[in-house]
Amino acid sequence: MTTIEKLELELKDVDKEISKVNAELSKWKDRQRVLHEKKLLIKNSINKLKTDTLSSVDWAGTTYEWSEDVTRILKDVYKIDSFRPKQLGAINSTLSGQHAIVVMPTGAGKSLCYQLPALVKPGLTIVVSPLISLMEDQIRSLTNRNIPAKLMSNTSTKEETSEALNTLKDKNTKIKLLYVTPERFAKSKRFMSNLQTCYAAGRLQRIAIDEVHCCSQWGHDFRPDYKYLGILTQMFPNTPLLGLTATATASVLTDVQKMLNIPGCLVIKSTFNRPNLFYKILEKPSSQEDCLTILEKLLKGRYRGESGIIYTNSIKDTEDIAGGLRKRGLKVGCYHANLEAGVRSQVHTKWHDKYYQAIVATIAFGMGIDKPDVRFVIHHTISKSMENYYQESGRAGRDGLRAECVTLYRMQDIFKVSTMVFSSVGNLEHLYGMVKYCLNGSLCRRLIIAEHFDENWGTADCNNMCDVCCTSRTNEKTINVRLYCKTLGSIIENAEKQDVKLTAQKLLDAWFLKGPVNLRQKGKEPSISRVLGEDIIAFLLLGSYLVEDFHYTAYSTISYIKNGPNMEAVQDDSFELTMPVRRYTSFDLQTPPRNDYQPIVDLEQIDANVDESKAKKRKNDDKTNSKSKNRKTDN
Ligand SMILES: Nc1ncnc2c1ncn2[C@@H]1O[C@H](COP(=O)(O)OP(=O)(O)OP(=O)(O)O)[C@@H](O)[C@H]1O
Repeated sequence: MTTIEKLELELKDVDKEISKVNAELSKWKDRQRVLHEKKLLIKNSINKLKTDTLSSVDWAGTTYEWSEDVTRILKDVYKIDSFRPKQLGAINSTLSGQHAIVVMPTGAGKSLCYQLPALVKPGLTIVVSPLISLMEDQIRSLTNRNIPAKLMSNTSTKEETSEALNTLKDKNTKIKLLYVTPERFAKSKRFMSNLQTCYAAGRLQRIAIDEVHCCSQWGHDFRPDYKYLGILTQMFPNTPLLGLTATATASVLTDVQKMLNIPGCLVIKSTFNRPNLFYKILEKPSSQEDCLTILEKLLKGRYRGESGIIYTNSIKDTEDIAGGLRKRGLKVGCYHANLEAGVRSQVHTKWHDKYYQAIVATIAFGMGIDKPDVRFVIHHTISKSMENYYQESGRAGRDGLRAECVTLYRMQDIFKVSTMVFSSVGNLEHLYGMVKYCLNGSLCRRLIIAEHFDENWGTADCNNMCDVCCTSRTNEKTINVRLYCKTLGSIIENAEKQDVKLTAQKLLDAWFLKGPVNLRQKGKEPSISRVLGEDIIAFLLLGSYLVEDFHYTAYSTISYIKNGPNMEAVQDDSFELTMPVRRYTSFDLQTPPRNDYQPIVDLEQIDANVDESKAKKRKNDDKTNSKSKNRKTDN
């Protein structure tokens, strides 16, 4: 054997050994991945247990060293007699130095949870807020109450910024709250240096982070600047953080805790049920003129003289609808992101002052709307997720009186929204959650909203305040759609063979023997209405029997329909695919709703009672408070 042959043999042996080692390595890598996943799960469980333990403490006591001051400030400064559910717990926990996240629906009174504590102890509260308009609203309302506060934004003048920065260093400042945008923490060295001075002097009382869900990529409103806030706990370990949000999904909360480095912190969450809101789905006509007629009837009839919002999903739609309604003699404003800030502010004010009955808006009209008497929120186009829908519709009825949330739904709008949102992971799933809510005709609408927030509300919490609960259930019906699904599958296959892609509308046409003959199904026209046909297609999309397939053109994105992974299942004759049929409940467009809203279940009272029963267990029970709550219960 030559030396070369020997070496080649040796090389083969080495190669063999390398592949053995590689196989071992890949086994260990797999094992490592499994262990990392396990570690993460254990960590999450520990954090959840920590949060649960902290949350099971009764924070709503009235015997803290600051309790008298808290009550006095509430009455004297805010002229308010009692706290809303969870407010006192949030205030006590942050005054105790706990990191906490407060989750309350819009309008529940989150601002008080950090504004009031700021007045209890000496020092400064920093409030991080994402929008200048929000900060300005807050400063206005604080100034009206003679509470010294300042804001620092990129529109502040040099002098204003300098003054605000000095408050951080000035031990004698009267300022109690300083509002800043999140990018300050990353982009202004002077701000950070002054903040460190403030902390070193023991004056950095608390950092409140409003709209804290903006930290999370899972949230509906992720803002990259919020990621800078992750350093706060390292830099200011003795300063409690207080995050506030109206977004309650478990994944977002866990993500926020992680981002802020406060895993396992206290989470104070009040119920998300809004008992005074009536939820309704209305059939949306295909023509814009017919839509305008519905809106006109609603505004001139059912909501005559009342204030509201009409949400739609494109700037063009806001302009067309506002224009169309004006032609029909209605006073409405138009609001979207392309308008200049001054114009937007004018529109907002005119609506606030009731010159405009309604604002036709994109979701740009969102944060910072503090109008208590919004009697209706109409969705002309569905929202892109249940989360968004809850936020948008939640702008109605902040005064606690009956208000209505009406959504105009038709299948075509799914694709109007999906083509706008599909490119981000998870968005389509979120949109389908919204479609499920619209298609539903047999479950209480609150049940679907509650599912989304990991809450448990029963029909008693609805109190007939949705279109499903308030109609008799005798005509409930389900149908087996297996054969329809099979037919749709074969229409798609046939089109594919001819190299043709079908939109949902074309698929529907081919099913109902309309459109090009070569694309039509071979059997008889289905003996159901076209609207039910649309519902079936949407239902099959939700169940992955059909899937959307997105294609770009030079001007737009088109959603085509393909057979989905579950289409295979319907080939089996014994397979049942049942779909509840949506019922079309009556809804008078022209007569105001009966103003007899009487909550059977007073949720504020339930929260108060829970707090009360916990309070009874406390050693130093505040008897006076307890008596007054009992009196309320007796009523
Ligand atoms: N305990 C209370 N009693 C009566 N009114 C209150 C109470 N707490 C807060 N409010 C009022 O409720 C309204 C809404 O409060 P706030 O703006 O803090 O809500 P929010 O939870 O921050 O809502 P959003 O999520 O929309 O910002 C305000 O007008 C506020 O003065």
